[in-house]
Amino acid sequence: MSDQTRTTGLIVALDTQSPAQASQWAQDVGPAAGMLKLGMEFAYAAGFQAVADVAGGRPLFLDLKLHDIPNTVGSAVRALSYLRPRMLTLHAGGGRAMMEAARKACDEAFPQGERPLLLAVTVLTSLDDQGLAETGVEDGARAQVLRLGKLAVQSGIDGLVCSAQELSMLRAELGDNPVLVTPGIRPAGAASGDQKRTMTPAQARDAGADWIVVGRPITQAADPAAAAAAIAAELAG
Ligand SMILES: O=C(O)c1cc(=O)[nH]c(=O)n1[C@@H]1O[C@H](COP(=O)(O)O)[C@@H](O)[C@H]1O
Repeated sequence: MSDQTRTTGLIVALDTQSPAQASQWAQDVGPAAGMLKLGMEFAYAAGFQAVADVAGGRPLFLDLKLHDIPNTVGSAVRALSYLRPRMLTLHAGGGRAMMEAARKACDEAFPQGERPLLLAVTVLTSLDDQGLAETGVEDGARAQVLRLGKLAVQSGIDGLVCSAQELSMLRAELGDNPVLVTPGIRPAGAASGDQKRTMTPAQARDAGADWIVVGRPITQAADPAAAAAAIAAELAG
């Protein structure tokens, strides 16, 4: 069912190793992108100063998917605080104490009102039930997303990264508050690539997404600016 009160924003994933390329894409997508996502590939290749440079004061989704012991994750959050991201990811599978440590570090290391939204990745959108079963989780992605989503919220996490296919279940179970962010978005006809649990931008919006994350359908398009504008128009339509 469509949620009339919620607006769904577009986050563009700038997945490249090249600062020049990332900056070009950031410029191409312009205001169609409510937030820019820089993650492991870019940060590992270009460094964190380049992350700050490419974001250039625009809202930054720092997608590092932290997953380690609580002390290490808490320390990493403190170390990253100078970048002032709007959103920061960690894996819900790291458990309650790890997520609580991240939240505590955020509360202590960021100035009042400037802490990022902490987002817990539930089940990667590249996993289907079969791939998940190989990791020992045998009751399917939906059950695991709900289990980890509840744990994350109890642990002081602000929002969840999940596939759009789990949105209506999560809204029914967790209500309006958690910020729900959905990658694995594919406009009709776009190649799914390594993504398994996909939906279109409009479907994700109607199912209750706060944000959709789109990378290759924009960055690998012949005209990234037009591709981003088309997705923004689909969300607004
Ligand atoms: O945390 C994420 O952003 C994320 C979680 C997830 O489950 N699946 C997922 O694809 N992502 C990220 O979302 C982006 C999706 O990119 P495309 O598949 O190219 O649209 C990539 O930058 C991924 O790292």
